[in-house]
Amino acid sequence: MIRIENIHKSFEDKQILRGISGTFEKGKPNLIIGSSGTGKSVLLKCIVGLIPPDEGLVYFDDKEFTHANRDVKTEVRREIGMLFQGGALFDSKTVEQNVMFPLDVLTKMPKGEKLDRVNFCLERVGLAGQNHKMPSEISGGMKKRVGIARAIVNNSQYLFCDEPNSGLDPQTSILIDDLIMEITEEYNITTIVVTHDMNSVLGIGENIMFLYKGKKLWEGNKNDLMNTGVKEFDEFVFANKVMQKLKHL
Ligand SMILES: Nc1ncnc2c1ncn2[C@@H]1O[C@H](COP(=O)(O)OP(=O)(O)OP(=O)(O)O)[C@@H](O)[C@H]1O
Repeated sequence: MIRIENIHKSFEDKQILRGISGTFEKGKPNLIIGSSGTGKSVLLKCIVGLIPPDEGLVYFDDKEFTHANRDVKTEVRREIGMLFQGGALFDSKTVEQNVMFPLDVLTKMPKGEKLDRVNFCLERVGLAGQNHKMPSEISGGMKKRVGIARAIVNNSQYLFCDEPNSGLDPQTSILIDDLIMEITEEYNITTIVVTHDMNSVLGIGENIMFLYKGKKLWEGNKNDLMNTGVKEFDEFVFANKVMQKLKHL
């Protein structure tokens, strides 16, 4: 579980995050949604410690992270897996080397053990036997799968996904969403997905936080999103033509 309390962040005189609090639960995907430029990625970066918040606290289970000492930060960071926008694979490394990278950097595991773990993760994401392919030889959807395998290879307890569907067709997006959800449930990890994809919201939106101009305006479940009574949320959700039709059924 991850809990945030009153997160504020400004860049120069521009206030981006204005006091966001909330809980991201274990074992089901937690979505941060909202329109472009509303602060979703900045919030994610504040949570993982890539950007220091100006104010506020971030708890990874019982550990406060933002003001923790170096040892605690290192300990928490070892438990974090990240799936970046666009996959962010190393182009000059094979699929196997990409997935093994966190184990090379963070562990002293013997080579054979690392390979077993890599093969286990590749199999889990449906890429068994693709070890020696280069990123340029695989599709966008496969790259995301490699990214997911790399994010979980170190038995991560926390998984962060920034726009995991960017650049994918709708069908592949659903497969990637389903994979993220299955892995989250299966390994009982805390997963946060940043997205503005309504298909993801409808598919895996168990715990949704809606941001608007740096504030949390609504949170809830995909089953509640038809009648939130929040105007800004409706404008975001029903900008989508499919959603407009559903509302009028
Ligand atoms: N390092 C930075 N320095 C200055 N401004 C920044 C920085 N990072 C983000 N911003 C600004 O913060 C605002 C929110 O950006 P953010 O990337 O969080 O939006 P977002 O909701 O994730 O949008 P999108 O869906 O388009 O990715 C934007 O106006 C952006 O220009």
